[in-house]
Amino acid sequence: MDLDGLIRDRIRDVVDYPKPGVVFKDITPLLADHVAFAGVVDAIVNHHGRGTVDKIVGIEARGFILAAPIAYHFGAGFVPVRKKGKLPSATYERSYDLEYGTETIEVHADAFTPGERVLIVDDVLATGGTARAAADLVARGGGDVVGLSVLMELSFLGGRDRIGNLDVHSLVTV
Ligand SMILES: O=P(O)(O)OC[C@H]1O[C@H](OP(=O)(O)OP(=O)(O)O)[C@H](O)[C@@H]1O
Ligand SMILES: Nc1ncnc2[nH]cnc12
Repeated sequence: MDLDGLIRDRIRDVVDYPKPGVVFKDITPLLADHVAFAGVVDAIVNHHGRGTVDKIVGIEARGFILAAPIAYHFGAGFVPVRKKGKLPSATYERSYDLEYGTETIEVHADAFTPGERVLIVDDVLATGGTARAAADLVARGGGDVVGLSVLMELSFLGGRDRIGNLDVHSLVTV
């Protein structure tokens, strides 16, 4: 099976979670398969190439799982974007809507030095609210957002249309 087939096979649809009408893309079977997990990390690193990025931003919580090994293999630093109230030092924050609610995320105000090249990593691009907010936070902190890499894009939710000129790379589109 190629990587595209492996990813599709290992992501489980959970109907009506976390609320009626949502089909939740559960990545835990993929993470539990070391071949699929490593294949995803390698594919994102190889798409961009080592040396092209200074910092990887991971978005809590599922984004962390992918972003940390990607940062390690890139030779880049890791910066967490967290749900409100979890980061200990001074932060910038943004609020946004997503498929099943509203949320506020934060980043440490001193997380980036001006002009640092930053790749944002998450598991799913759905409505694009999270990605847009994360990109705004990086820009607010002085970083230069080079793109967004996701495992899966839910194209029917129109996320790409909401995230402006952000360069999006998705391994699988449904
Ligand atoms: O494109 P959007 O509509 O903004 O949705 C995508 C976001 O939704 C999920 O996160 P969630 O807030 O559910 O957090 P979790 O990773 O903690 O489960 C997912 O991990 C993305 O971050
Ligand atoms: N349908 C979905 N499945 C998993 N994560 C999501 N984030 C937003 N919508 C989602």
